[in-house]
Amino acid sequence: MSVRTDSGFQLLFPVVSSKLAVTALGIAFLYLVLPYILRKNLVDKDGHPLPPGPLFRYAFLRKYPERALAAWAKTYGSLFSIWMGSQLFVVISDAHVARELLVNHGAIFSSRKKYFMKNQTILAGRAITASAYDDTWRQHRRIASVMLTPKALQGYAEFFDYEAHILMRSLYNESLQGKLPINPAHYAGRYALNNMLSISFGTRTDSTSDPLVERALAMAMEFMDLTGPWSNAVDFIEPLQWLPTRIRARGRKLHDDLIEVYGAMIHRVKARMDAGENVPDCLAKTLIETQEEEKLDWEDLCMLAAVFTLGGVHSTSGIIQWFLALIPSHPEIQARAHEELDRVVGRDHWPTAEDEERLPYIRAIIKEVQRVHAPFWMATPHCSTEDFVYNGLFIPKDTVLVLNCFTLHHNEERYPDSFTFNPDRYLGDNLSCAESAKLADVMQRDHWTFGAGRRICPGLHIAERELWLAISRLLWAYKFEEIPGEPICLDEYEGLSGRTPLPYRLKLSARHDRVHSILETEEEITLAF
Ligand code: HEM
Repeated sequence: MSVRTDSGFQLLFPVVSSKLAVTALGIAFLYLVLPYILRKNLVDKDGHPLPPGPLFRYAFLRKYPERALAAWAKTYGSLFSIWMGSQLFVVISDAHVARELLVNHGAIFSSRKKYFMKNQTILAGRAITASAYDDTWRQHRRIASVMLTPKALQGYAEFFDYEAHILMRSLYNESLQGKLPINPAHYAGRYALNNMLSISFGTRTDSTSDPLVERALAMAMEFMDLTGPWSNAVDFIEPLQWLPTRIRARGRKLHDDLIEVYGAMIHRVKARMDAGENVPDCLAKTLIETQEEEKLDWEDLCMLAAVFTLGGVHSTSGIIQWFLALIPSHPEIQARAHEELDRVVGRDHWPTAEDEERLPYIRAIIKEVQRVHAPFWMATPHCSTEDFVYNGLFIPKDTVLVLNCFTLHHNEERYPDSFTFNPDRYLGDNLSCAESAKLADVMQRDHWTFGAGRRICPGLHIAERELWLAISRLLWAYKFEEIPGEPICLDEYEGLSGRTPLPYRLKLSARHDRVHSILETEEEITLAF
């Protein structure tokens, strides 16, 4: 047997082959991996490019995405694009562009992306907000909207009034008449929850310790945490959707919990109707009565009945909590509000819905809180259903459009000194949010807190009334102060789609003697359920 000794070739060959292999691997890597890292610069058939944007693709953006959006808007302008995995996003940071795309071209920009977490797993394509722009969405929005019109609101007026009374009283009693510091989150949450329970099921929780308060608020918070428009990698990296990840399990659990809790409530309403009881008008009753005619399945019923408590609790209560977080550090604004209330309403009764027109400064405070602390900095993203070219920029079909409310709300031209909490900027604005959203001059719109176009929040009339009753009465009844050594954080927040402040405590004190006697005029009631 002959043994080959090392020749020049043999010595050379491994070197050449490993170099070749490295080069080949490098080319393959660049070819296969770079497209997943770098942005894809699509153009349409006429050569129109995408709106400009960052070079890299992102897997997802988790905490405080509005900060990244504000920085990109400065670099790339009022319409820019970002890739998240394989999904293209176009971000709108200018009022005129928002009007042009979301309102004037609403027929193209009113759908929703089928997010794996929110739309497919938790809401199963239902609950209005998760439906594409199609007949199901039209049908579900029509059915639910009947409960949310200004006319319908008249039917709940007394109820909302009562819940605002209970909110004032709980804060007073639970803080031992102002002797103890109080975290208002639970009470503001219960106020908004009870209002939504009354519209949805004709019921309420009858004490702050009712287990349903804890459970419903936790489900609504879980929803806010799981449904950020770009906080879940699983929404943008498809293979993750097939794996039994923790996040997927959380989404499925929330779906099941919603069916369990709100499904049981529908059953109870139905049982009462079957027993011939006089069930108050509510969404669940309408759904049961029209289920056959409207061809609604069980999941449709549960998700529609759940949507008000998902969309209308942490949003409204969040604004009340932001108001209470802000107001202790603005004693001059409190003093002006107290002066207006004493002068216009007096101390014998507290403000009602009818007093709103006569209290412009209180109205201005509420609008300013909504501007500075909108709960949804990115509204709820819309999705395009056709290719579109705007000002020479290509927006392909299936692009997700994000309304960059944070940047819109800090436009110095519209809101000078925009980072200052200054209700004066709204003095002279006598329009409701719904009226303001329809203004021909979009730069005069109060704010973008309720979104825009055909998907604009259908609950805005209801939310405005709830905010008015709560905030005007809080100001009428109490003075609010920070607790020494416990500064209230206004920069950070909880929730990835809807934001509420980090937990804080504050001190309240009754402003005058009438507060105590008025609070005592109502007792908690239990509604038959
Ligand atoms: C201050 C409180 C509230 C805020 C800030 C708020 C904000 C929003 C926003 C930003 C949207 C998305 C709009 C868009 O896609 O352009 C929305 C949608 C929605 N809101 Fe509200 N909302 C509030 C209260 C409520 C209430 C009280 C209800 C129900 C009674 C409600 C029900 C809904 C529903 C069903 C949708 C989905 C609409 C659709 O996709 O067609 N919201 N809301």
